[in-house]
Amino acid sequence: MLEINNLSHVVPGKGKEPLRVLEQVSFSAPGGHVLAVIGPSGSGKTTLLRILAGLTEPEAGTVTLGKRDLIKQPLYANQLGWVPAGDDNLIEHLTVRENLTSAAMLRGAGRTRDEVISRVSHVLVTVGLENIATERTSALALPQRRRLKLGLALVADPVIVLCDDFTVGLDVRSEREFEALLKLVASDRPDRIVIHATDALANLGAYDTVVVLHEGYVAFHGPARAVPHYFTVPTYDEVYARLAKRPAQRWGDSWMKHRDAYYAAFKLGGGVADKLSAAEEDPGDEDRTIIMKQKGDSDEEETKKPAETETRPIIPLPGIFSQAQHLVKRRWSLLRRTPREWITHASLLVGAPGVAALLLLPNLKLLKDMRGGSTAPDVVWPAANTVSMIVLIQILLVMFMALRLGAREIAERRALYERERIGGVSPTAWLLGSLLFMLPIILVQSVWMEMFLDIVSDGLPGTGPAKLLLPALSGAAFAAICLGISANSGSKERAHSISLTLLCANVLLCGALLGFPRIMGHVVHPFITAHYGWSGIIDSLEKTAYFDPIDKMVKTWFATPDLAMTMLGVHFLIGVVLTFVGLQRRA
Ligand SMILES: Nc1ncnc2c1ncn2[C@@H]1O[C@H](COP(=O)(O)OP(=O)(O)OP(=O)(O)O)[C@@H](O)[C@H]1O
Repeated sequence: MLEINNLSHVVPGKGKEPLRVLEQVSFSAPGGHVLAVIGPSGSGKTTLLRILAGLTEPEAGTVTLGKRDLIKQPLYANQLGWVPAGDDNLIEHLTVRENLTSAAMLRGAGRTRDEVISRVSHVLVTVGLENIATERTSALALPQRRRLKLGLALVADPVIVLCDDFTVGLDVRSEREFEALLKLVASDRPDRIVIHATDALANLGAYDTVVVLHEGYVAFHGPARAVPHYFTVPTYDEVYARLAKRPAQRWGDSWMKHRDAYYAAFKLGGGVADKLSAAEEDPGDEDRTIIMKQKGDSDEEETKKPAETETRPIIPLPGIFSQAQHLVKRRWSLLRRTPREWITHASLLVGAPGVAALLLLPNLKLLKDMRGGSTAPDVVWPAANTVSMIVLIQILLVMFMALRLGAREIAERRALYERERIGGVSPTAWLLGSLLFMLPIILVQSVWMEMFLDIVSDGLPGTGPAKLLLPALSGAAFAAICLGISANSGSKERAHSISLTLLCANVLLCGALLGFPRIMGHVVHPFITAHYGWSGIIDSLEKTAYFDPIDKMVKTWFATPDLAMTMLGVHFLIGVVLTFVGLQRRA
């Protein structure tokens, strides 16, 4: 039995006054029960669901499931089936079955491959998607997407299923089908309780009981067929208009006054919610007085068996590394299936070294003369300038490729992340999964660019470790920073534009600092990722003929390769911490 007692919640209001979202909300629901929480927009339905899910801590009140206090000890992720509002949390490029299999693997719903397959097949049948299991999610119609969303919440066999605005936007026929589907879901496990928060009033008869919320107050709780009677309206559709005629608090007070009589008539509280007697208004009560009259309902209904209290073992979640491993595999398969994405990366892989080579080609003779030992100033100076510029361009191009990888990575999938996080996926696993997906791509891009330029120029000056490692580290550091921006941005467009601005700042400051006094550099350098990649490589040329002219041409200071690597490591860590903080943030 789920029992909610005197639940109140306050949020900061627009003015100085705090906004009371829930006021002394109380009701209960036994196992096997399907309950609708209805109310006009802003009445507190989502807030109530979030409290039940352990996502929001209430100001006061208790929520218990059996003997367990869900405020102090929220449900384990695998005991909760959370069906969020919104349709953007599915993985469009996976099939229906793959979406469910991925959710099952991330939640540990099956130790062996066969167990996962069997669990997924059961869910497919339950939600009625077995005939289109191999369809891509992007091809599904809205009602099918909703069924998939419900299926994703069911893979770990949850005891409580919470659906937020599950039927919004559906036609009346589909709505009716979905309410029947929720009943089926509740019957799939004897102790399961399904709660649907909705403002739709069309098919209330499909629910075992209905809680009517109005501006945070419970205005009614009981079987749907008593709703029109209680509110003295001919149809469900007119309930909200009726609610609006009195202040919410009066509806709340009125319900408190009559609740016990109604519960006695409905046999609520004992776990049975199907016996209804007519209720009539007492003209003597200004608010509303209900006189309960028992109708001759059948004994069969009255003695409906309380739901069983079977409890099944909780499925343990997989460890962070198994989750991260699955996320990386999934991300690679999504990359393969998204032509726009892999074509972009492939084009950059080919195009970026080509752009750098364009600068190099007209100056190849100078580099050849330097290798031949020329010391003529009209060779040494332009050759040194070419090397300095080519290193800078190489670093900036690697950073641009890192930006393409990191900036949208989390912001674009935020809704998916939120759903999976509530389903027990650890933020650390998402962080690791994102990094392990991006870093090999950056490594390949930067090493390939270096090799390509070496081949074109017959060997650029500099030592291998600095030449190979510093561009890769610059890319990794900037990718992590962009990932941090992505995790903290409200949209992918915003994340991309902030990251692009940061890259432009790197370009401008790098260029400007070449001519600025050194003291200025000491203030600004710590913020410029590109500077460390560039200056670490230039410093590694100290023993070559290129170094002196570069040192004289630019007024800035060079970090040693070791310091450059350390600072790029610090930038990488800052990006990782930013990402972690962003992933901890609740939507
Ligand atoms: N974190 C918050 N900060 C400020 N206001 C909030 C917060 N959470 C909820 N509210 C406010 O509390 C009220 C109830 O919100 P809630 O989302 O629970 O209502 P709802 O019944 O689910 O509405 P809808 O059907 O439109 O989703 C609204 O006025 C909402 O703006």
